Amino acid sequence: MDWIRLTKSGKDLTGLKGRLIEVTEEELKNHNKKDDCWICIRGFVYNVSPYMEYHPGGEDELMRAAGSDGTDLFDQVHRWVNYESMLKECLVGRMAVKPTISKGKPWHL
Ligand code: HEM
Repeated sequence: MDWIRLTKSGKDLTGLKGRLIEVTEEELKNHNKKDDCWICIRGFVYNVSPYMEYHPGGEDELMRAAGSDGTDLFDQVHRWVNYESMLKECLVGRMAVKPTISKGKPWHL
């Protein structure tokens, strides 16, 4: 089966049954194996394990971004690739927004 067909087969490609979750850095890092591989691109997290064997650049290249933010690597190699459409069915969710530490006075003072 080719990749496009697999994405249209109705198979659950994230293992989350279509549910979208907020992903923390910690959680992202945990998914760094070939058969459980999440990659973040521009704030969106994808489960790329089902895509692994279809990636034209090979599994090892894809694994360089495993469990991390692959935006820079992705852009260095192929900015033009339409990953959003290709990996639509692999979307796990968004990165959770990190609480920022205020540098000014605490608001209550
Ligand atoms: C996660 C989403 C990714 C998707 C959907 C994706 C998709 C693709 C596609 C469609 C191609 C063929 C491009 C073409 O022939 O013009 C390709 C090639 C390639 N990709 Fe990816 N890729 C992804 C991530 C990455 C990452 C993170 C890396 C590097 C660390 C990478 C490295 C490569 C390389 C080296 C090639 C071969 C380029 C060549 O030989 O011309 N890819 N990828």
